Amino acid sequence: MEFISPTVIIILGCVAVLLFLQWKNLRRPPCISGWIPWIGAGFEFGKTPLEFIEKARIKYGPVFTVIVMGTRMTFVTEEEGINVFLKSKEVNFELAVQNPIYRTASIAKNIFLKLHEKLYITVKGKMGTLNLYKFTGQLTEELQEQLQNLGTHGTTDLNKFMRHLLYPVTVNILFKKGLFPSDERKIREFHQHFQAYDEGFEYGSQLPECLLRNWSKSKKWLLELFKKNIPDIKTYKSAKDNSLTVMQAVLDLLEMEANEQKSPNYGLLLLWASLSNTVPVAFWTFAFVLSHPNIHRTIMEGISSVFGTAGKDKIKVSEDDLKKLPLIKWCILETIRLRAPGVITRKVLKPVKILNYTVPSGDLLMLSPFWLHRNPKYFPEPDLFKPERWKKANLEKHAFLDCFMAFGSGKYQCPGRFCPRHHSQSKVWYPRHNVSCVAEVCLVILILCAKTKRSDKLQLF
Ligand code: HEM
Repeated sequence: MEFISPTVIIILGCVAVLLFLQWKNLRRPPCISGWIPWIGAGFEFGKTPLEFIEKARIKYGPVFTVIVMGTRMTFVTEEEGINVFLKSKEVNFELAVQNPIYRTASIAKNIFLKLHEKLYITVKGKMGTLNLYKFTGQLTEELQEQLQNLGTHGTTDLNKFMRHLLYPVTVNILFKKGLFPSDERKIREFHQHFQAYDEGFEYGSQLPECLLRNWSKSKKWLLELFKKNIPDIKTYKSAKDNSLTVMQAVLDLLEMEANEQKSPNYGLLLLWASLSNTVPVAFWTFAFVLSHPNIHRTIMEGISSVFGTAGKDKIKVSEDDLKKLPLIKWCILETIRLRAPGVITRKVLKPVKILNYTVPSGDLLMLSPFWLHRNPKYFPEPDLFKPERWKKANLEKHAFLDCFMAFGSGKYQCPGRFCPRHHSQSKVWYPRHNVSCVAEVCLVILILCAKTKRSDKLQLF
């Protein structure tokens, strides 16, 4: 009896623990954990993440967890989950992104958490005073140079064309005019390193840098570029007005907070955030418009009616002109809908209930704007490019369509989504819900192409 009792107690104890774990797991969402410890479903997920999410949703239902590199990611795809993602106080943006920020930009968690809110307010405030004329001036120059290089019969890759247009314009506006290299070899180097950094960003945010040699090389190259140029960015003064660039405002704040040594790292983050979505959006807007001849024709007719026929004059695009061409803006929004970011993320601070499940604290809650935008309940015929669906959105009143989540949501949604304008009548700055500043340059490119009779040269192959 004396021999049996401890054994029985241990067995009963184990059974109780097992039952408890099972009960706990029953309340958790179904979990895809793969068969390799820690790596979990990392390989399958990493290969084609968007398809993986959709297949898992069909198989496991609207809430499911995936284990990737030791991290529990719980995906939410239906109303209840989306509401928790958007509204619950128990989920947090900063704690979800601090790790990826550390890996991709080498900003320690304590520094990131200390500065994030202030930096966010600074960037949002500065983006709020950028004006479209700053884009059109430089954009016109860049575009004219590009077209000259092309010659009258030249052809180019549309993606390359967009990069050559948007990299210099964005860098020179957000950081400092003239920062983007003008020497051909250095331009090539910039393109090569930014693309390598951008393409490897997802892996870079998950894996140790020592496993990603080329990516790490490009990251270091970009950090070095900023390190060399920070003193110049700091002392740069705009010839037109005395306003600070976005990066100058960031540098001022870092100096005030005694974290200047992290300036190149924040430069790298701002560079990536401003270019990683806008170049593909610009590319796809053109690709969609050019592959829908009716829409292309209507846009061109609209441009002719506002600006007249093509000529040699330099073109100025005003706020009022843009208002007369809503179809172009709808095309950009429709492109952003169809090419929205794959996922946005929040960290669960305290267990949250979604449907019949309890998502435990520590999980990353994941929402996919890409798939949400393909839900026919919110976007009928979701796979079709239908810019006219944006007619219903009250853009003047800062409202997108319901469930449009391309710029994220809540307190820290994308600061690049606003583009305030000078209101010609009231003479005040007013914030207008807009497609991202840089994405809107598509509109200007279209207008310029039409004005210089180049639109017929833009073809998809
Ligand atoms: C079509 C273009 C763009 C798209 C689709 C986009 C999308 C996003 C998304 C989804 C987020 C995360 C928000 C969240 O989790 O709730 C974000 C954050 C951010 N975006 Fe954008 N973005 C675009 C353009 C830009 C531009 C032009 C800038 C230029 C400054 C920019 C700067 C940022 C920054 C700094 C953050 C981080 C905000 C933070 O730290 O809290 N974005 N963007």
